Amino acid sequence: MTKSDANWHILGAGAIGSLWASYAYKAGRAMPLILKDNESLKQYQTQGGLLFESAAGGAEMLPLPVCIAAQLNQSISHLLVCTKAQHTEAAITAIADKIEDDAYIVLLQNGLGVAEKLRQQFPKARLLQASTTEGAFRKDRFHIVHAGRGETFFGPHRSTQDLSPDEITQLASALSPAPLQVTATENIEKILWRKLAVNCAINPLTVKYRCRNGELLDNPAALQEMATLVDEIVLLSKALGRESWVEKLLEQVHQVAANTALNRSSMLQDIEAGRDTEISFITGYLLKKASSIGIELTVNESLFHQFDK
Ligand SMILES: NC(=O)C1=CN([C@@H]2O[C@H](COP(=O)(O)OP(=O)(O)OC[C@H]3O[C@@H](n4cnc5c(N)ncnc54)[C@H](OP(=O)(O)O)[C@@H]3O)[C@@H](O)[C@H]2O)C=CC1
Ligand SMILES: CC(C)(CO)C(=O)C(=O)O
Repeated sequence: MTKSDANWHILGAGAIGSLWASYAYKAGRAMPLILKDNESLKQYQTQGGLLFESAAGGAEMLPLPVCIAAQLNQSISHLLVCTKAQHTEAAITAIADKIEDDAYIVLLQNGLGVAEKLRQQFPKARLLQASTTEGAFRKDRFHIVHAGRGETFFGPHRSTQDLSPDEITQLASALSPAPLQVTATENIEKILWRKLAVNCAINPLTVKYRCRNGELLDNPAALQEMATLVDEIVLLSKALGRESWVEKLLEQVHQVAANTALNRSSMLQDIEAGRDTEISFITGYLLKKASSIGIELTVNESLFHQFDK
C-alpha cells in the first residue's frame, strides 16, 4: 500500500519535473530530482539550487535535493516521470536496477506509446498516466517559471488493474503539493487521446508555417489543413470505437490555438533550438494506430514527414 509521505523520486528535471519538485519542497515533502548526468549535477551544485519564479515574478533559490543515477543508494518505490516522451526509455533504463518490481510509476508527459514500452520493461509495476495543463518553462537549465495555472488528471494505465480507491487517493494526495492539484479520473486514456489530437492538429502546423499558435487561425491554408487533420483524427477515432472521445474536436482545437495565441508550440521551440521533438509519440503514434487497422491519414502523414529532413 502506498503512503502520502512515501519516498518519491522525480525523473526529468526540466520545466514540469522541477515545478512538481519545487512545490513539494515548499510543502515540506521533498521529492529528489534525478538529473541526467554528472555535468548537470555540477551545474546545479555551482548554482546552489533551483531558481523558481511564479508568474508574478520574483525568483527564489530552492535547495532541492538532487542526484544522478549512480548516487541512488536506495530503491525507488514511487517515481514521477517528467521527461519528454522520446527520452523516457533511455532515462528510465539508466535507473531500472533501482526501481522496485511493483513500484508506482506515474508518467506525466504528452504523447502516447511510452507506457506500452514501460509495461514490457516493468511487467509488475503499478503504471499510471497523467496529463497537465499547468504551464511552465525554463529560462535557464535550473531556472523555471510557473507561467500559467492549469489542471492535472491522472489514472491507471489500462494494464494496471489492481489499484484500490485508497491507493489512488493516496497517490493523488502525494502528487498534489499546493497549489498543484492532481485529480483522479477513471479514463485517463480519453484525456490523453484528446490532448494528443489537439497537439496533432496544432504543433506540426506551427512547424510547417514557423508561426505562433494563434497565427494558424489567420492563415486560410493552415486553417484548411487543421480541419482536415481533425477530420482524419475523427475518422480514426470512430474506427477505434472512440467517437465520443473526439466530440467537438475542431472547436476545441480553435479554442486552444486562440487561448495560446502568443505561444510558440513546444514542437516549434524544439525545432528552433535544434532539439529532437515528441513527434513520434504524437502524430507518429496516431499513424501507427491507423496503419494497424488499415487506415491512411494522408495529411497527418505528410506533416509527420516534414520532420524527416
Ligand atoms: N512545459 C510545459 O508547460 C508542459 C509540458 N508538458 C509535457 O511534459 C513533458 C515534460 O516537458 P518539459 O518539462 O517542458 O520538458 P523539458 O525539456 O523542460 O524537461 C525534460 C527533462 O528531462 C531531462 N532528461 C532528458 N533525458 C534524460 C535522461 N536520460 N535522464 C534524466 N533526465 C533526462 C532533460 O534534461 P536536459 O535538459 O539536461 O536534457 C530535462 O531536464 C513533455 O512531455 C511535455 O510535452 C505538458 C504540459 C505542459
Ligand atoms: C497546447 C499547446 C499547443 C500549447 O502551445 C501545446 O500543448 C504544446 O505546445 O505542446
